[in-house]
Amino acid sequence: MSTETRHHKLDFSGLSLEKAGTPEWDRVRAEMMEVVVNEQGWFEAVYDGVAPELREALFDRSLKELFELPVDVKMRNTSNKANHGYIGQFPGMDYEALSVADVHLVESTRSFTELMWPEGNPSFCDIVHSFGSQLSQLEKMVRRMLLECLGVVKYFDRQNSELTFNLRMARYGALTAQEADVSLPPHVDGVTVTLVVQHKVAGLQVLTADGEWLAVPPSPNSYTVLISQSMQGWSNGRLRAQLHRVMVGGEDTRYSAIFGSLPKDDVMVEVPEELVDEEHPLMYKPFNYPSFVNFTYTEEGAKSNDTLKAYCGVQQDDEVGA
Ligand SMILES: O=C(O)CCC(=O)C(=O)O
Ligand SMILES: [Fe+2]
Repeated sequence: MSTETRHHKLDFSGLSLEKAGTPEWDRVRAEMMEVVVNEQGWFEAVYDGVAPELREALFDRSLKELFELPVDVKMRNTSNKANHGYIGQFPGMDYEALSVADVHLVESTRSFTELMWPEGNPSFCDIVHSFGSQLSQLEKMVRRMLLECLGVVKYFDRQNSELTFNLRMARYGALTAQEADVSLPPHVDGVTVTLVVQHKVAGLQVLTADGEWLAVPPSPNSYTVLISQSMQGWSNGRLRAQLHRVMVGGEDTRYSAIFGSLPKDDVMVEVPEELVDEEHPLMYKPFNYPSFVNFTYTEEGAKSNDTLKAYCGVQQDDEVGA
């Protein structure tokens, strides 16, 4: 299979949730079905819902001013979930990230902003919150289509009420400052759906079905959609989390934004009964996202090559006694 056919670009330009059921909508959904249900856990979404000026402002202004803050200030970004607050200061690895929880809500983005800048920083708050809200619209379109593909769109509203959104902002130092060129080792994300936003400097790579790492180049109007583990769990393994990694290749500092939908703290993620049948026996017991994520960062979780299965997998008949 050629690289071209693996790199699917689905065009969401002009689409919105209100267009669900129209021929334009169904065309994109049919492509999604081909790609995600039958082939791989990622695709590129072309989307015009974020103004180019906003995307520029986020990367050229907001991310830069955030990472310029002193480390002790950035470390105020904490979370009850592993990997959801400030991360950085790893020996030999010039990488840092911070996360804005509930980024679609202006009050939460404001509290993050005031944690970083007690005197306030209205433009930071405005840029980050607008960007997060606009990407939440793309995430919802993608997820609605995924549920339609699986024949369980009746769960869409309920799933929306059980999800929130997070924006991680990351900085990868230039290669000269790193000891290794793999800046983020191969992993799957724990969230529901991930949208990776690269800006000018490449680095994201996805593992293809035939075991090759494929570089996903940055593009000013597209977003890399990755199926993540909470979606794999909810869908009873019908959709599979996409393995990916980051390699920085040059002299430039790389900034990226990683937007994700994730189950709210008090939700138990449960497979819909429609997705369980003889051919698809139940694979996962109900799970709670914060407990699952915290498990993945324990010693036991770190050793596992399938943390979702290790945390809440149902033992299949053919595994009994194995
Ligand atoms: O920086 C990127 O392009 C992706 C980062 C990533 O995979 C992550 O933070 O989970
Ligand atoms: Fe990731």
